[in-house]
Amino acid sequence: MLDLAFLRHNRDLVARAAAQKNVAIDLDALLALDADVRGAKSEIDTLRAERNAISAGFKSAAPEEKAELGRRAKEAGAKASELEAGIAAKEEELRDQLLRLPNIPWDGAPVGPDENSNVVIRTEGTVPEFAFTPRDHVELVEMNDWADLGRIVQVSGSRQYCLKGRLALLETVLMSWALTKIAAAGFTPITVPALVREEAFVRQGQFPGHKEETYQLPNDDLWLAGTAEVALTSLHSGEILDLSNGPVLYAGYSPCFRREAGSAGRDVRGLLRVHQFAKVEQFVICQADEATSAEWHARLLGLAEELLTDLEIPYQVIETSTGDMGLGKFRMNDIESWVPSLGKYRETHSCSTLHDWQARRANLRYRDADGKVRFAHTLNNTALASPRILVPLLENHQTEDGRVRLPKALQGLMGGEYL
Ligand SMILES: Nc1ncnc2c1ncn2[C@@H]1O[C@H](COS(=O)(=O)NC(=O)[C@@H](N)CO)[C@@H](O)[C@H]1O
Repeated sequence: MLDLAFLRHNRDLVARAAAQKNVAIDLDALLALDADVRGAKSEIDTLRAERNAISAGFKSAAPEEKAELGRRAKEAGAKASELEAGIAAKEEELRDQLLRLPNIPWDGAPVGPDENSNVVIRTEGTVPEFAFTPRDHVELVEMNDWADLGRIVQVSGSRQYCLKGRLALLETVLMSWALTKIAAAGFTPITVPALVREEAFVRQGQFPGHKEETYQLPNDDLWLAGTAEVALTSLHSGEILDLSNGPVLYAGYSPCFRREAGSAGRDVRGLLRVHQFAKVEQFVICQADEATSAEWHARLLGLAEELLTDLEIPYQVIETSTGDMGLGKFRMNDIESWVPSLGKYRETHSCSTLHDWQARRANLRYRDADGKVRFAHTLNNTALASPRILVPLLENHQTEDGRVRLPKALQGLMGGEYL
């Protein structure tokens, strides 16, 4: 959420950000609403002051004036209460509109409507040259009986998966390996629920705009989060954090649920895009300083790249466009991993800087060096998400006879050179 004062003084900057992020919002209507509410509030204050002044002087007033004074005090109080009732609905509407305002993207973001405007900024690792036609991950899984992608459809419907045997073990080993690696980098491992209240989605930024992507459990007034970021953004809501020893660093592990309502027909085969998956999430709450956020953005990205390097998966780093980065982002870098069967890179990680856009919604504050209480900055990044990461992992390391050689980093954990 943006600061109203910022909006009042930077209307054109916000209008440009909205245009660059394809956000339809009527800033003039929002500012008019803001003016109405401020006008009513100052009138209420005047009326309150008048009533208080009358009350203060009531005792010493001449007896014949008391009746008139009492009437005026009562009238002022009634008018103030009437005005207050009148603006309650307007304040609600104003807050809803403020929640839909985009963060201002950084100047280096490619300006464009969607992912086609994203720019590759770095390519790492060597795309494998196969002396045979590489199989796709579904073929590899089926020939090794590493999953049941057929039966499970009748149990759970489409976009679901169940891993079996060594691949089922590999998924749990990968999550534990990623959590341990990120913990070793100073992040506190934390497991959080996917069952979360609606307000947490508003604070994280997914609501009010994208409810259609989220499973709801109406009988319990709960929703299913698509990322640990949702719970982690709200965990410290309302607190005055002590960031004097550095940022709050979480390695959040959780099941993730997504309706993929907007993805009909895309990636329907296999493990790339499913309704329920597991993820280790990097989450940072740091002091409200652009350089500090930029430093942590680089560190988060570096950690994700380290994991991909250990997994010996070729990847490229993307500078995400204004139209693709989403409402709350100041900057987003995706990492895309090479998928041989597709002959292209596919997103496996997403690293974001949000400055205080989330912290203002979640009321995440800290006391700065001058003792001033301020909204913090937040960042988040994928450490590892499964089963999507299994797609490049299996396909890049496959052998002609359909086995999969494990990256060295996993051989000890998996007790052998091959899956
Ligand atoms: N439907 C899905 N199926 C499988 N994996 C998914 C799905 N949606 C997202 N992911 C994985 O989760 C990663 C992060 O998702 S994200 O929406 O891009 N970003 C976030 O959730 C942020 N909190 C950073 O992790 C993706 O890069 C991808 O690897």
